[in-house]
Amino acid sequence: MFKQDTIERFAEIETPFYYYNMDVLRQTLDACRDASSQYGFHVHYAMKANFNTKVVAAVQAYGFGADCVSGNEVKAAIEHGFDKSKVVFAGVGKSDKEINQALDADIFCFNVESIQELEIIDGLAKAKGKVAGVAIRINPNVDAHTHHFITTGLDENKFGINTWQLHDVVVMLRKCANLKFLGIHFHIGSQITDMEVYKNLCTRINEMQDWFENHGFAIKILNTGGGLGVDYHNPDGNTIPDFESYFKVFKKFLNVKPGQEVHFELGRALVAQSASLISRVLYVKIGQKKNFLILDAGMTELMRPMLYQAYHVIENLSQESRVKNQESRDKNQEEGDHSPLTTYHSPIKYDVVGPICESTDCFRKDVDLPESFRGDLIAVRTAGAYGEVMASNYNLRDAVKSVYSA
Ligand SMILES: Cc1ncc(COP(=O)(O)O)c(C=O)c1O
Ligand SMILES: N[C@@H](CCCC[NH3+])C(=O)O
Repeated sequence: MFKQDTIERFAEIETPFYYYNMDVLRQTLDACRDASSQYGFHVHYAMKANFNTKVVAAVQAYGFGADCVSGNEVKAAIEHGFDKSKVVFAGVGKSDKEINQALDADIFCFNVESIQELEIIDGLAKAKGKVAGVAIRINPNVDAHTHHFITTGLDENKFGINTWQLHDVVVMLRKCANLKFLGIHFHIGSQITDMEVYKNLCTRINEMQDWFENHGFAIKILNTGGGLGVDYHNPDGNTIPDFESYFKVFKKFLNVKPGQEVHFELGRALVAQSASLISRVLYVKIGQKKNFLILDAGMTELMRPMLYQAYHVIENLSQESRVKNQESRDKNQEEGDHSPLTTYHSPIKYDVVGPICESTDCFRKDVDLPESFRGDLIAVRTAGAYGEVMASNYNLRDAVKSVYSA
């Protein structure tokens, strides 16, 4: 929901752009901090969800750690003021350069995704005379019940180490003098809304930690990863994710032993609802089979719908202004202004598409919208996570801009 003065402000700005509602961002961060801190849980922000400087600065101010997936994310996290003792580094393909960068930065923990990677980190740490903290990312074969493109914790996924390889892991860990084993790490997928999934994950984590302890390895860190979903269908009615219920599942079902820390790596849940992609209608094509709204934003600005068939609410903001104007004209008419009233038809179905030279460049098909016109402002909601960060300059497009509320 946009206030009228915000829409008026948009009218002055060149589109397309991401609009960040910093109040929504702060309310979300407040809710996450309040819900996690009551159990002493440690939250890391998954930088990959959004590394817009102002967004990252707002998150950092809450004292969260950073979950990084590249050497550049590690560097950016530290430059943004994240405490290096709260920086973790996951990734199935960490290059030697990136590992060295993270070793130089003295980060807290590498979440290691293969046995070979353990050996490589050990060698690189030895060359620097350092000891690297490591957690083993285990692929627990837990179904996240999310879109198959964003599920990560099944046997067929490339992420993490499968449970049948854990014997070899402990053999390798015993050999690696420059690694310090800190604990176990999991991440089963993204946009998870079914809390039962996290209950199943807790069961697997409990089994895995017993397994390591039975093999003589003390576990300090239980890192459950991220994945908490948001309501893409109701951004105004359900803006803040249910952090209370989420953390409560782990409090209830995770077997946390004295001295252990529980870590989380949330991305989407912290930032998704804080932004919308704002664009303008360039052209309206009314056809016999289809009507098209052609926007000045496309898959180069927000590729989630094209990549995952992801649903985003789409709104015509100019219509809201037109309705307001009509209401005031109606009122004036009662007072004697007899200018003709504009009539607005019932919703029309449009395929809302972008300008990119790809047939898949479609935000959604058959969207019910009020009759729309060239120049109308269109908002694509819930675009704060995996939106701006996944933008590209395909077709040599301009870099997408960002605009912020106060
Ligand atoms: C290892 C790891 N941790 C955390 C996240 C953050 O996920 P989400 O944005 O769904 O919370 C991801 C991304 O899926 C990830 O790969
Ligand atoms: N980028 C994806 C999710 C992948 C998360 C990172 N492993 C999305 O937009 O939903």
